[in-house]
Amino acid sequence: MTTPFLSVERLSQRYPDGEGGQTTIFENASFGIERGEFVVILGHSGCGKSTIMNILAGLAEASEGVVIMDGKEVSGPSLDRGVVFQNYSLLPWLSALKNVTFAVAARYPDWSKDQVLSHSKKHLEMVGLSADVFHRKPSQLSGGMRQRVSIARAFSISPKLLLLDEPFGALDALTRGTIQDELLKVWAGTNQTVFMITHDIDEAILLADRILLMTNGPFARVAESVEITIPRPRNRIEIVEHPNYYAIRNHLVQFLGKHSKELAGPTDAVENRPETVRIDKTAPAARSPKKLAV
Ligand SMILES: Nc1ncnc2c1ncn2[C@@H]1O[C@H](COP(=O)(O)OP(=O)(O)OP(=O)(O)O)[C@@H](O)[C@H]1O
Repeated sequence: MTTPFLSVERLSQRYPDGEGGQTTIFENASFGIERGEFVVILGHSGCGKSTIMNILAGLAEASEGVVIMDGKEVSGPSLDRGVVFQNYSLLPWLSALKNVTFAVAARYPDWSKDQVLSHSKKHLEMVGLSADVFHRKPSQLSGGMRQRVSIARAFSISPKLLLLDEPFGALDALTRGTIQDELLKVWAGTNQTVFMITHDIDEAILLADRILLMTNGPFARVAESVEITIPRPRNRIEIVEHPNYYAIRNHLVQFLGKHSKELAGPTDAVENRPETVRIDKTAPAARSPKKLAV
């Protein structure tokens, strides 16, 4: 087996339980992400999704295990990994445009001012922002606009890995839908590798190449890797008509509603790797989910 672009190897996270012992959030988690893949992680609150993301970002250290990205161990934050959080994390004293140029200038220190400016404007336009809002401060923008700026900024520095932590969680359903479509368009034009957390099953199916499913904590595991067997380009309206859509959706609902609890708890395995699940109603003789060991 070849090494994937990003390789999470036997990652464990434990915290003091306040009574002299330790709580194990997850243990020996191993999975890989290929270059250019869009991977979404789903699991109940508290299973450790944000903890995994913070470790991938280099913002937190695992109790055990390593993360290797592009042949190098992840240690500490880097411009190689861009993060978009739910709460936008824009610098409040800078305009929308300056929030982007600031990042672009740091990423490409050799670029001229004009290069930085035109690159930044192009990315703001790509997420549907018009020039009349470029000079507004974050407090003068709507929640949807702020999140567009965050996404533009993240893509503008072409990080090797883009980490999205519930980026649309605070938005109303209509805005959320529009920005999902914009994110898909921007992503399709790049070879960007994305790892995203969401609680929204439909959003996960729309965006992902693969969905990682976590069991409930403590001792949570990434138990399954579900392939999204729906061709791209996708859009929110048409995707529900694809024969695989509800089959995949039902599988995810069953997992989160039932199996995530049944499978919970520690295992004896030295390494917990997800099983690959491929559901394809369009393939001949495919009636039930197929599980393959990876
Ligand atoms: N610094 C810390 N000290 C102790 N416990 C922590 C710490 N950080 C996280 N935890 C615990 O680790 C567990 C996993 O937290 P995490 O935020 O990763 O979960 P999550 O799956 O992202 O949850 P949510 O979906 O609610 O955001 C939780 O039980 C949380 O209380």
